[in-house]
Amino acid sequence: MSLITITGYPASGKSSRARELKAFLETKAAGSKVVILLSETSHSLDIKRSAYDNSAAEKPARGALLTAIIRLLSPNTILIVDAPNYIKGFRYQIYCAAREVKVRLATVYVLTPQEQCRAWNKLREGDDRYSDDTLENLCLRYEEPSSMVRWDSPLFTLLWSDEVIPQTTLNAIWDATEKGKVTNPNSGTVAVMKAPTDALATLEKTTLSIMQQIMLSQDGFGGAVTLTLTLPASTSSPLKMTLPPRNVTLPELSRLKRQFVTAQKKAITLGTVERGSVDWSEEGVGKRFVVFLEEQLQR
Ligand SMILES: Nc1ncnc2c1ncn2[C@@H]1O[C@H](COP(=O)(O)OP(=O)(O)OP(=O)(O)O)[C@@H](O)[C@H]1O
Repeated sequence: MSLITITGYPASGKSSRARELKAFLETKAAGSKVVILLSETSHSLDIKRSAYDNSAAEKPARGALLTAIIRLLSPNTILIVDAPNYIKGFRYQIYCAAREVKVRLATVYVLTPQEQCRAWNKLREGDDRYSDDTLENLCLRYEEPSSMVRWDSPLFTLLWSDEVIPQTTLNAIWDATEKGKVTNPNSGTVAVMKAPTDALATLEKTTLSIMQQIMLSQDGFGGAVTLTLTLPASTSSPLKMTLPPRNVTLPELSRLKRQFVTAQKKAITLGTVERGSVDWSEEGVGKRFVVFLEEQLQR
């Protein structure tokens, strides 16, 4: 049982490479394994390019994809997941889900220059095409895989300029799916966070405090400003945050706080966050919230 996660920029040629890989793996497996190609429009999924136009539509799409992955993982199967998979955290979720059922993993990075992706996307028609804004946005937000982190490893990079996938790479991918290390689930992924009560309380307290300090700093005139935030516990170091050159409203901040808290809570209750890999201290939560706010408020 193995799972290959394809990732790359929008319209980078992921599906084309995924099909090529599937054909190779099927020949190699010679009937001993079923090779399944899960795309965003197969296996009852209907994820349109427009799902990436905004994060509200994107979230359920990712959820549906993850559910389909989990459903399709089975013995004697090589599952190829052909989707953008551009968020590090999402690839990590796939890794955790696969590890639960002791699957061999590999990540295939289709590396194509953005210029080329734009050109290929322009040739598309109708629903098949990403809007220019969405494509640019996705390229900007794309989080490159890294062979240094366990959830992207082993990592195989396919160059757009290669007419076909090099034989050595194909063989290496086959070896990874057949003989690669099977990572056992460990307590980190099996168990829900050890101290969820503490984590939840810290989450609420820290985000609320940051939100209040931002509101108090608003002078009514706008203008980018760097803010020094102090956290409730005196032992935590102050955090720096850059505000956008405009006034930030309370409803906007409340909405972002809610979004952040919901996502973090989910990570705790689903147990998808590996114990020890995330800093649930006040400072850790504060830093993540500041990064999230800076990113969202710049949009
Ligand atoms: N090597 C190539 N040479 C010429 N055209 C290509 C090549 N690879 C992909 N294309 C074209 O680029 C477009 C995008 O390819 P493809 O659908 O494989 O990309 P994708 O990354 O799966 O896209 P999406 O992000 O929308 O899922 C297609 O129209 C395809 O025909």
